Amino acid sequence: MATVENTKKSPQLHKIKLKVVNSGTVAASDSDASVETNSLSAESATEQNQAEQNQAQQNEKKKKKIRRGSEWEIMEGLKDGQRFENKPNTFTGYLHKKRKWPLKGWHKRYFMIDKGILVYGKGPNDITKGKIHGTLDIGLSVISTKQKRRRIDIDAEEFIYHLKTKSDETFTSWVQQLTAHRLYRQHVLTYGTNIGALFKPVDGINTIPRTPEIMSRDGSLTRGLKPPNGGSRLSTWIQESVNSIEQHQRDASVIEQNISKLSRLLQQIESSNPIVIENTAEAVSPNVKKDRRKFGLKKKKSSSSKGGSVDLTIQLNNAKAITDTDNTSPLSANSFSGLSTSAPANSILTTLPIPSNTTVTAPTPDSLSNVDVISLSAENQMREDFITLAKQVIGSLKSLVFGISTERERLKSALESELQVPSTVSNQNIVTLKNSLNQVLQQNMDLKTRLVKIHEASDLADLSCVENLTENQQNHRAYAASLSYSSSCVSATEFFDAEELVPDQKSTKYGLGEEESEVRTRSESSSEGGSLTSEGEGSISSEESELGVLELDTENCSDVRESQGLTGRRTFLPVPRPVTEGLSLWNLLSRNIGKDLSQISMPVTLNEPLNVLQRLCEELEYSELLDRAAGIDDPYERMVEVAAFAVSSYASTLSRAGNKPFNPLLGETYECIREDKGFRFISEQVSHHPPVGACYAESPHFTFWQDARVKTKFWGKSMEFQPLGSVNLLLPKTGDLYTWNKVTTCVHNLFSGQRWVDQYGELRITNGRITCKLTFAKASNWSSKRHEVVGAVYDESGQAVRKLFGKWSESLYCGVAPSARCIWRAGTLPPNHELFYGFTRFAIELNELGPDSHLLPPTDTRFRPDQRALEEGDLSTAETLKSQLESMQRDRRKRREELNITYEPRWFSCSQDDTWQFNGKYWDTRKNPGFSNLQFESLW
Ligand SMILES: CC(C)CCC[C@@H](C)[C@H]1CC[C@H]2[C@@H]3CC=C4C[C@@H](O)CC[C@]4(C)[C@H]3CC[C@]12C
Repeated sequence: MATVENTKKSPQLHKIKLKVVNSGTVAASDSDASVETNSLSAESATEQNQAEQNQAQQNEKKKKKIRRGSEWEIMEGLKDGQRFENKPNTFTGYLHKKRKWPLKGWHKRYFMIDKGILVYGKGPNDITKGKIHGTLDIGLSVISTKQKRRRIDIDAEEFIYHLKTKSDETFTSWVQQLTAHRLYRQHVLTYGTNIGALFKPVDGINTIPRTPEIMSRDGSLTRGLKPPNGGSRLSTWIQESVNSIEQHQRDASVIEQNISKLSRLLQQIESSNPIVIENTAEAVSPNVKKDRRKFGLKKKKSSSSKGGSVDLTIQLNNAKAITDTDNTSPLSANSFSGLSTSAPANSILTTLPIPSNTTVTAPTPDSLSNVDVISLSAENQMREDFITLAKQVIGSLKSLVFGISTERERLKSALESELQVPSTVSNQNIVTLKNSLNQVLQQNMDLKTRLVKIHEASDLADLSCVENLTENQQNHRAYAASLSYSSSCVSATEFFDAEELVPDQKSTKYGLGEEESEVRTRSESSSEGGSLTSEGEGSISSEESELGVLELDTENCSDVRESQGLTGRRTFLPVPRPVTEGLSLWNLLSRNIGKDLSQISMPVTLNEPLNVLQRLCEELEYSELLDRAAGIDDPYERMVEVAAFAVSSYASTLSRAGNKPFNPLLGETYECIREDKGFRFISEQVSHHPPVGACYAESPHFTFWQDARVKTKFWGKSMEFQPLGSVNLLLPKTGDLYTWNKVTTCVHNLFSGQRWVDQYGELRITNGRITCKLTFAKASNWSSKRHEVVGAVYDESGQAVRKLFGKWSESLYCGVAPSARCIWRAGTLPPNHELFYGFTRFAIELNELGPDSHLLPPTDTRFRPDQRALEEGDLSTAETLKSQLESMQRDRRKRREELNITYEPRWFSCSQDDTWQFNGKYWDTRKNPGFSNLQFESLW
């Protein structure tokens, strides 16, 4: 059941709580999502006191009976020492499956579960023919069920499968079957199938001691599982297992070879002329007829339809060969052995199973006139269908390969950990090594800091406040600073050679004023490595980028100095991220089930030394795109730049899945003045329940504002973050007000393995007339779509006028390959970024206490002591301070409640439409009377 509290400020926001009903039972919203909350990060302090919690638990127990079935329940796994040797029977049936992408609508799909492996296809025939749409290991998945809605959600790391049944009966039987198969599978994964012989129950006790590592707390088996103590016999078993899995692996690579043959064949088909196979209608085999139907081919009505013959292009026969398992298996037999990319089409035919009464003829005009000719469009359709089908085959086979190799790795690591004697010793060695590495890095840092200080002392540049700068100066600085992000503009995966840039053409195209175009031309030649890789018509190649820098070398010495990161801002964090070990997130979350995720106080070791208010500022890393948009007259081109900006805000998330930002305290603020980039930014934590951070940035070219409210869904192994509300951008020059939504961010592998971030959904930008739709594709292991963004700009009539494609982690292009132009490219990550929380260069600068710190209000994040302690690597101080601050925040809240005071944020106010608007007072107050002359409630 959902515990829904309407908040004063945000009536539409529902705070939904996770409740423990019994072990392994989670109550959440009654919506389709598993577990939802409205917190950006599961952090901050526990608000309820112990007594309240006990009371709540009592109430829970009372309500338990009534609510049973309306909550999400997590399916239990094999418990310590538990065994499950009875192999359940194979179970099949139809279920409704939510579409993978974009998760709209339900498909009826046929599922089969056998020995704990669930596969599905369109129907029973698909399964028997091996046309499997997906495979998942139930033993390694987290399964949650909700009886009331007959829902079964399976988090298989790769994908989250949302399933539902038609009737209560089918729900019950599927849950029973899944439970049995899951336990059996976990038993097999833990003890193997031949375990009976190896582990004979002693004294009739049918349990053996198992190490806790084997099973993770979510009941799924962890990767790198540690086997039970079984000595050499166990090792033998694992070794056997590894051997057999390696055999699978070999089989899989044969399959893979066949897949590449298939792909080559496909290419041939795509490029070859159709070969006509003559057949009498009666003589066409039923399979061929079936295939024709399958590919949507219609026989052209002809007078000789009965006695006439049917043309089947080579593609159809190939498709048949692939799909028809009744024939010689196309994948196992050497059916494609005669194939090579250069082989003539005829030779392909001879290798394919063709009905004996089929004759192969060249498509002479004669033969064509005597047969039913498949129309060109049908032929195309057939080709397309064939390609789709072949891709499907490739996809499912690859997933098989993936599944097997994962298993092999897991078992291997089990074996390795068994062989490590004693494993703790080597763990300790790793820790020692890591620590020494950190020390060396630290020394290196110190030296660098000293070097920077020496430079600073000799650098006379007085960086004044942004408002005192002329526009030209700002542009100049923007250009210079962006150089500091430059190292290489060559992306890891180039799409193609982008069109070359002829600088002169651009400024005229956008009709820029003389002054602006002059600045832009200069800026373009920098290439910038990050942010703007190019301007206007094309992208700049790496050679050009180097040239740009070289040119500068002779042109302007101070620019070069700045390009080396000596703008006065730091280029590294004080210390690398401390090595922490043994934190089980699952333990933490499961211990805290029953609370709103925002109320769980997370250990500081999970944090990065930045907070949410600063992360909001990070979205402006590529603000140059907005400056550029503001200078463009063509509204579609302008939209393209805005789209690139919207996409660019996700780039920094790529390397940041490991840690979470600090949750700001209510009233905490963060200002960021970037003279170099030409904007100033202010953000404030305006609400704590639910957590909301509001921000406002301004520059002579744009105004940008948003409030960060995030709905969190916890699926089991992954967590989804759905930012609510919209991002707003005003370009004063043209009066355009752009608004857009944000896509869903998902953090995978929460509890085991490497955490990784994905972005998916549709991002829609509009200025009231023109729209831009960008689709962020969901990643999967075998798809090349990882990080992909595709979309278009539409005019008022809904016609697509610009095509966009790229990757949120890398770049965005406009146009059609190979002549598309690069609009934006992400900057390279600094060296050793993995050791420094995966921070970008821009992120590194955010928490720096600069020379202007005396002008900041005491509420500024930079003064937050726990975050600073973490940044400095002092974990224990950070931990102590963090809990102190959280408890102080609770006290302040209690006091307000006692005195019946409603909290009013200082710099933002909530408007009628429940969005947060900047009241404009921050910068004026900063100037006069200055924050040091004001009273602030002390946050730390
Ligand atoms: C349990 C912990 C350690 C997992 C780590 C969670 C981290 C990676 C999560 C927590 C909150 C998430 C953020 C929530 C909101 C946004 C705003 C959006 O516009 C870009 C992504 C971004 C910035 C998310 C990035 C990933 C994020 C920082």
